[in-house]
Amino acid sequence: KAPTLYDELGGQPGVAAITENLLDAFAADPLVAPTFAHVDITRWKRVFADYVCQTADGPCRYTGDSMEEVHRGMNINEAMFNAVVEDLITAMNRQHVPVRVQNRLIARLAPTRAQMLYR
Ligand code: HEM
Repeated sequence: KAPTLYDELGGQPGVAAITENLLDAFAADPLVAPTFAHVDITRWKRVFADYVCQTADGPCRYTGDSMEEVHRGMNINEAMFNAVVEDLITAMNRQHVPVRVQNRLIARLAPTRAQMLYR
């Protein structure tokens, strides 16, 4: 059967590694790090990996709230949103995800942008 986007991201270990790399990139990113200062990181890793897995047609179920609910009160602007996308690209490059596969994941995540900005 044809591989899913989740398979192409490396399945469970691939997405876990991307998630770890993403947190490292956030920590080094002045536009993003302050927003994560008081977040429960262990929980975030699990929930974010589930979200990516489900979005990429993997076997997981994301049981969290809508992107609008989750990001309410953060007052995310365009620069912060773009920084997170750049950090995700950095994280996937470190995991040697092919650019074609990177673009497919970003195309699925980016449409939530309007739900996140200025909430
Ligand atoms: C493509 C863009 C993004 C996606 C797909 C995304 C996805 C997610 C997901 C799935 C969660 C976990 C939900 C939960 O904890 O129940 C989350 C939490 C969070 N996101 Fe985002 N996010 C994006 C952009 C951003 C941006 C731009 C910021 C701010 C710079 C941000 C800051 C946060 C923070 C601080 C949390 C933790 C909330 C908490 O646990 O209280 N996110 N995000």
